[in-house]
Amino acid sequence: MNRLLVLARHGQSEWNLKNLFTGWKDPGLTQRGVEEAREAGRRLRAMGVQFDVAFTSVLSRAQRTCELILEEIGQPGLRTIRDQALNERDYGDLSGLNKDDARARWGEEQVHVWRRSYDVSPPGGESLKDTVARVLPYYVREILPRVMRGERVLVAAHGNSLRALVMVLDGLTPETIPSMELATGIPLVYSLNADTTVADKKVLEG
Ligand SMILES: O=C(O)[C@H](O)COP(=O)(O)O
Repeated sequence: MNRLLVLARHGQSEWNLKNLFTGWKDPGLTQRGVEEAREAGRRLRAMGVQFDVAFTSVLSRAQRTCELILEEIGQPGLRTIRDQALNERDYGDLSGLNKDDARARWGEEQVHVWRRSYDVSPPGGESLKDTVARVLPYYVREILPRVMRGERVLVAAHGNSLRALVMVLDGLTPETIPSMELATGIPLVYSLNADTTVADKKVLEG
């Protein structure tokens, strides 16, 4: 595939399992999360995918997912660039709270708006719009030039930092982004055109 860009959300984390808002907190992967990351790697291996460089956040669940994918495709230790710009959306004051407890306290609708709307920030945290505002410049400056030069790029990151990227790549709008969910451990395989638009997208589901 030409101009290959693969996006992978980390596998299940300890706090995903406990149903806690996580954001910039740093829990590790669960055993299931490790297996999801390995499965993502196996799916990429089955397509014959190899990378020239990997990007991840400064959070361990994404870094470990990145390592596990690289191990599964036979490229352990591939050059990996870690940057805070790819971190999960900062959930601010919600970080560490149980999502069901938050629904009981603030109502289903309000919690859904904080989690999935484009421009409403959770208290003390980042909206998706804020997340786009840090992820997109990093993508344009550091990731996209490599893809355009023909380097095959893996980005192992988070539900909302990747939703920010997918919003831009897929041309989603503030109206259509709320229904877009990214599953843990299912890689999105993009091939880009010379003008940086998407030529092809595959969702590597089971
Ligand atoms: O930070 C978190 O809690 C999760 O990684 C993503 O949460 P969300 O499903 O509420 O966006």
